Amino acid sequence: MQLERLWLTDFRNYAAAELHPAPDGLTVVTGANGEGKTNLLEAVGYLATLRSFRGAPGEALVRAGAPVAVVRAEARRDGRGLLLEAELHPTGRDRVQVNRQPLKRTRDLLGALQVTVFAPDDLELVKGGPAARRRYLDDLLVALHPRHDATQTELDRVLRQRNTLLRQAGGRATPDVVATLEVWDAKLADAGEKLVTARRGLTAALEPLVSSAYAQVAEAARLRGSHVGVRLAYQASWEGGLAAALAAARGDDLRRGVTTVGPHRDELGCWIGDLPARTHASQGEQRSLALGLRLGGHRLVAERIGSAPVLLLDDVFSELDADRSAALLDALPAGQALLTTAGSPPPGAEARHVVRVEGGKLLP
Ligand SMILES: Nc1ncnc2c1ncn2[C@@H]1O[C@H](COP(=O)(O)OP(=O)(O)OP(=O)(O)O)[C@@H](O)[C@H]1O
Repeated sequence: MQLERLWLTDFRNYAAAELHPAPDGLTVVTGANGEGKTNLLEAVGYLATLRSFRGAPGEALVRAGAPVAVVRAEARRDGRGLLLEAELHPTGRDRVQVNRQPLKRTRDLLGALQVTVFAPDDLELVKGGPAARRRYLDDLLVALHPRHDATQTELDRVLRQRNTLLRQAGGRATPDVVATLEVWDAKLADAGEKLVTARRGLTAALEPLVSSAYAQVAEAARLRGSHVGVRLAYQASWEGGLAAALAAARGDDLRRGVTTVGPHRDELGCWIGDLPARTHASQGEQRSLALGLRLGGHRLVAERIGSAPVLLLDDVFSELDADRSAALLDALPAGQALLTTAGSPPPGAEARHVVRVEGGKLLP
């Protein structure tokens, strides 16, 4: 997969810009803090996932004072040229086109361009709460099968409605409340079972890839026990069927005013050797595992879809010591990568294609 050209109009701090990344290997995007380096990667990420990888709301992506932002890219996939275009409106009514054909639903753009993002806060994948790890799995599922986006959206919608009903019921299981809950529970169980089956399958497929990527990074960083395997396990918040679990938890849910079981409460457990990584691993091990999770996910998507996603490396080297930077550069799969850095490029990346950013402008 290749990004050949990118055009931005009124996106973040870019009034108008055009980027020609190197067709293969690294493009290094340099510039001082706050000049627009991450914004550039965010725009590429937006075309791939229809969201900001920093979790910013859509309206923040439109240049202040502008009515609409446009992100357009020429990409190549399996030898086929694609012209992708997204119009972002602060009201959220985005419009997307592929090869100048408007798509009925914005989500139909998913899968046309694939990216793997490495960001400074990836450490949260290991150190943070379960939500970051669920997001990690769900993003990979959408990259592998874009239809999962619809399942995830449906699940979020049903969950919001169910929680609103639980709050409004004030703990009382009136016949009306019970009848409505039954409708939501059937929908939640249906979407939830689908998602969890997919997450379990993904976890099993990821484990060997994450384990070997971890070993590679940990060994280069000269961590003791780098050969110790990584174990991943999907831990559901219930046992048996989700419909039965929701019925069993109904009294509790009504009392608390919130849905206490379901995929939104599940966890992706990560162990290095026999020890849980979140609570027992050293900072160096946690950083290596975060890189291992990203690299493992990238390799799985590349293997399954038959072409490597474009790598977006946002300021990752500033967080890594020299050994781990070198390990990451070594471990990076062949293919196209865009890397931002406020300092000098990491050793090994200096001589590549370099683009300078200043105040939302790309300098020649
Ligand atoms: N919607 C917007 N309209 C105009 N400017 C914006 C908008 N959103 C962000 N900016 C500006 O973009 C700049 C931040 O850009 P970005 O995050 O890409 O910086 P960076 O070069 O990656 O910096 P750092 O090295 O500090 O991470 C800030 O100056 C911010 O004010």
